[in-house]
Amino acid sequence: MSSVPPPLRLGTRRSVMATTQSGLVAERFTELTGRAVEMVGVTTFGDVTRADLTQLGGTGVFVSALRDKLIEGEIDFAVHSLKDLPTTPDPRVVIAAIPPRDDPRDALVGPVKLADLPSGAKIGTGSPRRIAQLRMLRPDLEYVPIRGNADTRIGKVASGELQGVVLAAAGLGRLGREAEIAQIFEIEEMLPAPGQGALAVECRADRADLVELLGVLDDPRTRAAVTAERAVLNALEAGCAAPVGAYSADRGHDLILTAAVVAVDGRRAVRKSTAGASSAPTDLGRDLAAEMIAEGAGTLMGEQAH
Ligand SMILES: NCc1[nH]cc(CCC(=O)O)c1CC(=O)O
Repeated sequence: MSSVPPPLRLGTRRSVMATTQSGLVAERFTELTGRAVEMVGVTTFGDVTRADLTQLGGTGVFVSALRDKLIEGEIDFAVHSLKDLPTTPDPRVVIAAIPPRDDPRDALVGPVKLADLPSGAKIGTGSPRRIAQLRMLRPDLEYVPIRGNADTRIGKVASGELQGVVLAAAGLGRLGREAEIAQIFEIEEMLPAPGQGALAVECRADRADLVELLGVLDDPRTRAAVTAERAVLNALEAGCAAPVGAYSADRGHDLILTAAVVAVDGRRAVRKSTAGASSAPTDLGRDLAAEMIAEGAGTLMGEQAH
């Protein structure tokens, strides 16, 4: 008599975005392996604090509670937005899979496109990367820091308090809010955050069986691209709140990697592109970051460190 293995416990933040993306990963996993998955809700510090994320003085506010539950053995695996994952690895856990990426681009939610907004219009975003690049496109608009989940942010447009908010297209897609998008920015005009639109499936490093099982979800092309992007961030010693954009497109055996550090005033930027083998994404990102630092990227970032 064969016994049915127990469901794997997938820890997830309780936000609609998190439960949606965790649910999609769980569904795909069950489809591929036949293993049942049970969702376990976890509250993270990033969900309860009202502080400005750029002021929290550290990355990973959404991540550590889930990692603690993995270590304590209360959950078997977790799904994170890769963008929220610190680039410094935690030796207790591994990224067992990086599934195929969704749309990496940023989107403007609101009634009209950026170019059609009147001078002085208020745009909500707390991301220095977005503010800096938006200032390059429309220096005459007002950029207002906002926090909260996508619903709260979009609500400020509906109420007329803001004339637009900028969010990741992937998140809006997962929430079924695409209809409210006025404009999706081209990669060339608004370089996304490293890893934007991609997910990371994490489990304990000592669970070799699980690492292998979860590996069915991995997309090597996405993994190579986001590894190059995150290597830039890591080499610049920057976190998710830094004005750093990076995007890597996959061209078969090669990656085309573009990265930028943009001053928050939108007046100066160090932007560079390179191409290299997909088999060595970390080197590609690190080397590009070194070239950027040689062109003053560190100074640009230092100006906004406070
Ligand atoms: N920092 C919050 C966060 N983390 C991931 C996403 C969007 C989804 C993604 O990039 O995968 C968002 C919201 C946003 O930037 O609009």
